[in-house]
Amino acid sequence: MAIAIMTSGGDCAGMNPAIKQFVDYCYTNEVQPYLIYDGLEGLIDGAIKAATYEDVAGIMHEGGTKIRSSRSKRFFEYEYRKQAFENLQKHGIDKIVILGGDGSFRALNQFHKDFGVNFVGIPATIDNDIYGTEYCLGVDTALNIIRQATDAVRDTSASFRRACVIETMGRDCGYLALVSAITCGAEICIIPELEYDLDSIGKRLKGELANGRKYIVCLVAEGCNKDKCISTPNLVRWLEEDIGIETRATILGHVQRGGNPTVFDRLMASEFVSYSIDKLLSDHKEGSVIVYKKSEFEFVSIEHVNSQKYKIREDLLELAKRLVN
Ligand SMILES: Nc1ncnc2c1ncn2[C@@H]1O[C@H](COP(=O)(O)OP(=O)(O)O)[C@@H](O)[C@H]1O
Ligand SMILES: O=P(O)(O)OC[C@H]1O[C@](O)(COP(=O)(O)O)[C@@H](O)[C@@H]1O
Repeated sequence: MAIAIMTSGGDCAGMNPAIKQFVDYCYTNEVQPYLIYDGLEGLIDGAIKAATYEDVAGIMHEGGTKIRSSRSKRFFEYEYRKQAFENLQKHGIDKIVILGGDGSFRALNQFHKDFGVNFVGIPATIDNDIYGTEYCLGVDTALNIIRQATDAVRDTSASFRRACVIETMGRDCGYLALVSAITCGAEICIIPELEYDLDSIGKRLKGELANGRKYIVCLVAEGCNKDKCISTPNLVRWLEEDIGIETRATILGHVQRGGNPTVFDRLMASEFVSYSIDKLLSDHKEGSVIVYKKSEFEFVSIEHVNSQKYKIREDLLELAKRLVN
């Protein structure tokens, strides 16, 4: 029996521990593990290799993905998916573990419909925006990187009596900015999911500045730069012109995607992968996604994951309401 692993879409910390656990767990179960390099592009081009322990030695603590990732236009075309299937056949691989987001799961669902290749999808994206799971691999590491950066920016902002606007990634989802705002003690949190009232925020901040406040920390989600809410440059302008405080912006960007995986992400990687392999070794016939809900793992269909848009938990949003008024 042969199972392959691949990483697809945006990389995240936790992918390397997952790849290591995949190889170790396959060998423990007397299954031949394969590595597909370069995501769906590599699958099309036949970048597939039988994995050895040496391939994954010493990668537990490394961010990113050793087998690399890609976004592929070609995979939308049947002709290239057929080529990809033939590459798998050459190695006798009929099962795949894919780490990625809902786009990657849709891709393998189509592949399963075309050629019957069994797969389990592991939610892996710093955005934490996949419907059906409360947690995606890589989120804890990204949040810790944001926390470290925000703590540092706060130090320098306080030294200059400045405001800082820190922009996080997340595409259209405000999860990273929201949790960071709550856990870093921000004064403002601007995300697409929360209505805000600049007049009321302004009154609150002016009062606090008059009472001796020395800095203002604002967390903004990148999804706000698409007309949904105030963008980073406009928030900087508002703070300087309306609130009267010198302001600097920090756009964290891809720094959030790298770095050593946290203990939590390493553990989640091990669990996600082991249960996925168990599932593929059982009489699993359809493609499915492993999700984490209420501290438990379960398997759901791709249709379920694609049926709705991810929504941030109401109670978390509630915690940040005082940061939008
Ligand atoms: N319906 C589909 N059919 C075939 N391939 C798809 C489909 N949807 C997505 N893909 C492939 O999945 C890749 C990854 O999806 P993307 O949305 O970029 O990342 P993520 O997996 O992080 O959501 C895309 O680049 C594309 O090659
Ligand atoms: O690395 P790129 O192609 O610039 O993409 C940036 C995007 O990827 C992400 O970092 C992760 O997104 P996915 O995991 O869905 O691919 C987003 O937060 C961000 O908007």
